[in-house]
Amino acid sequence: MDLIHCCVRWPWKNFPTSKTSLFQKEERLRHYNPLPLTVPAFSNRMPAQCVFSRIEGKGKRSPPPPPGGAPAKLAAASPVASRKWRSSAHALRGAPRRAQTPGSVTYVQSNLPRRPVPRSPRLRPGGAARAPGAGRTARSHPGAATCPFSAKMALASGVRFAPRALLRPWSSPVELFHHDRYRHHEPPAPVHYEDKHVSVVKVWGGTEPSRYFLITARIHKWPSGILRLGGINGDDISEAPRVCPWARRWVQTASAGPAAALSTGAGPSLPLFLLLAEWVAVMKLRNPPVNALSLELLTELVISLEKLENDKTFRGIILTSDCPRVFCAGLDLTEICGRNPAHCAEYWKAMQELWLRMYLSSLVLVAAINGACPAGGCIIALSCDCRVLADNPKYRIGLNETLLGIIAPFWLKDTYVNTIGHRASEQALQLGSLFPPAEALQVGLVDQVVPEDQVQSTALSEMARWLAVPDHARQLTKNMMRKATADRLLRQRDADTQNFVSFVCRDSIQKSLQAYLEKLRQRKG
Ligand SMILES: CC/C=C\CC(=O)SCCNC(=O)CCNC(=O)[C@H](O)C(C)(C)COP(=O)(O)OP(=O)(O)OC[C@H]1O[C@@H](n2cnc3c(N)ncnc32)[C@H](O)[C@@H]1OP(=O)(O)O
Repeated sequence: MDLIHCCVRWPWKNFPTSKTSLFQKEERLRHYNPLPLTVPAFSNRMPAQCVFSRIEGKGKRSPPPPPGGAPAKLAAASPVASRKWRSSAHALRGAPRRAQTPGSVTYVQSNLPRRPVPRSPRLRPGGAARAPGAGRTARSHPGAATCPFSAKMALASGVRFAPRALLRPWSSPVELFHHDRYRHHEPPAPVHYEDKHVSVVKVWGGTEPSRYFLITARIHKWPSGILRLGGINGDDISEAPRVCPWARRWVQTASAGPAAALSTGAGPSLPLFLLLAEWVAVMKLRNPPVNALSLELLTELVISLEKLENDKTFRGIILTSDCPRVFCAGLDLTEICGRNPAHCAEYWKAMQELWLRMYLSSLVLVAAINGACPAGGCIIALSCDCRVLADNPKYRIGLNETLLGIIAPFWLKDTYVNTIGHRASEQALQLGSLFPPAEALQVGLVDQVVPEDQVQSTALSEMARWLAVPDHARQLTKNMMRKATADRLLRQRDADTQNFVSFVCRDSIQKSLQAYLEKLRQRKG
């Protein structure tokens, strides 16, 4: 498998953020979450059976629309406002269950294992149920079955159920994405991992045929902190001890406390980390030995990006490599060497798709470049919003296509020009330059060069900087800056594919690519 999603999530994601400082939020988290400090590793169920959390100030209850339509005063003052008012009133009447949200909302979370519970006859198929005789309503949900408090009780008390993700205990994106895949599998053999920062509490899924696993770990530093790590690969469970130290580093960075201001570069402060933890997914490329962009990896990347984009809990992705010393070696040359034109065309379309998706992503993408980053690897990094490169002279970055006897397509050239300017691109593209970190920083190819062990924390700090901007403003600006470049490819996608295929399928180019691959293999020997 090629990708690891590793997401650190805070369980109570619905605490109000507006009007509440992060420190207050942290205090509330401590107050509300009754889980004890230590949990025996691999206990089958968490000690707390069910937790009610009252979340206040989620919005005022909308007044029911008076029967006569928009008030006359409003109509007289502004016809537009009146029209808007009328349409919202209509929406309220049309969908009373959604609109009449109680001012104070109670979400129910349970950390009991799921068990089948017969559906309450009050619950209608499709998910909506009405509280008897009350204006308030609740959403029925399969997850509600896990809660020992019945839907009936909750409805009677005016509870509005949280969406599925909130009802699931410590939900994580991996769990949400791939829930169906591992839900029914037996738990795998226990993995024990414990140190002074983190202890593994439970491992979910992970047995064949599931390709996904999840580790729930407890962060000792934060009494109420639960860490969820997801993974996808064949030898997944044995990875746990490897994954955990990685997570531990994040915890250590975060545990430096609020004094570790962003500007020191020492990593984000604790509350900031908490906040970020809810929003940021870390995606690790894993296609050993060099993360070459095989068709499978390209496809997985596109799918994963799409899923993260659609999951509204995410605002950013940190993209990094799981292979030592290499971020990404670019196109997998074996996908275009000695292959038929149809395969090359399919491959190139996947490459275009990945670039388009990344370049126009509404999420903040930060590349934590922890290894060599030539050609296609550089394309991936360039389509991110920000690049942090590890300071190692062997980790060079750039577009070296000409050295292989091939040419960067126009959209890649445009991306290069947009990043480092016309003259620098002209030189670098023709010479096939691969820049060592200091030069890459100087030319503007990367935004930060930091010691290798600080790449992740710096990427997180950068993410914080980008996420400090309101999403809609940042997204529209990004679109404004990048759309023209992307549109150019969108208009000529087929022609670009044809160009690429007819070019790489030429005998001379095939010979040149073969020779390059051979050189790489011999260099190793
Ligand atoms: C059309 C425009 C768009 C994009 C163009 C491209 O992306 S073309 C691809 C350009 N890529 C490169 O030029 C990178 C070539 N690779 C390297 O320079 C080094 O491999 C690298 C990444 C610096 C890592 O060095 P390291 O010493 O760690 O590994 P090594 O060279 O020994 O390679 C290990 C095995 O991986 C194979 N390999 C390397 N790169 C690729 C690749 N791009 N595609 C396919 N396979 C690759 C290499 O042959 C070794 O194979 P092995 O069978 O183990 O000998």
